[in-house]
Amino acid sequence: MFLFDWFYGILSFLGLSNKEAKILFLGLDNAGKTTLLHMLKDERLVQHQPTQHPTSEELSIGKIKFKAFDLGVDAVVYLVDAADKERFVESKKELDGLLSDDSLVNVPFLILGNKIDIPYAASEEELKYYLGLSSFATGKGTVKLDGSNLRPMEVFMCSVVRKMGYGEGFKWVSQYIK
Ligand SMILES: Nc1nc2c(ncn2[C@@H]2O[C@H](COP(=O)(O)OP(=O)(O)OP(=O)(O)O)[C@@H](O)[C@H]2O)c(=O)[nH]1
Ligand SMILES: [Mg+2]
Repeated sequence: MFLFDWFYGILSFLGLSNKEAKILFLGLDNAGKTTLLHMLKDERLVQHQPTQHPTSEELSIGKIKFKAFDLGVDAVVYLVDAADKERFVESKKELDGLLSDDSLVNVPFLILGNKIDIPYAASEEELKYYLGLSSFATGKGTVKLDGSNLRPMEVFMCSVVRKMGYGEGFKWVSQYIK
């Protein structure tokens, strides 16, 4: 009963209760993917070794499977280290590659600008600018995009270690997961 309540709790917090979905977590190394997965799963902060075998990184919470790598997914969560400005160009290049990938056409993209607990982290405006998303973000809140031919895409700033910001991002993306 406790476990059920807890699973329901985290999934409804993320806007994902009663849904079944495959969600892909991507981003450069050191962006915080593993930390986020574990924060979602057990709210524990663990220092992780750099991930060597991303395909083995799969966690299930309730009916939702969080996978580190797969195709045929319902959403992509792309993490960027907002404090590592030297790697924005590299991160943009990877993101652009994903956005133009045939297997991900129309798949919603939640971009998480992580590590805003670090004082010199980029602001949302800056991150959008450097990732070339300023005019492609489709809007926060409830935005109907059916029939618009637009891929849902938004940037949410967060700090995984402080458990801040990513919940709003998941709630936003969950509206595009049927
Ligand atoms: N300051 C700060 N550090 C964070 C945050 N999230 C993750 N980190 C740190 O960033 C480092 C990398 O985190 P990981 O979760 O291992 O990153 P990853 O994306 O899985 O990296 P790879 O496995 O190499 O692809 C770790 O030292 C984390 O503790 C955050 O919100 N703030
Ligand atoms: Mg990792």
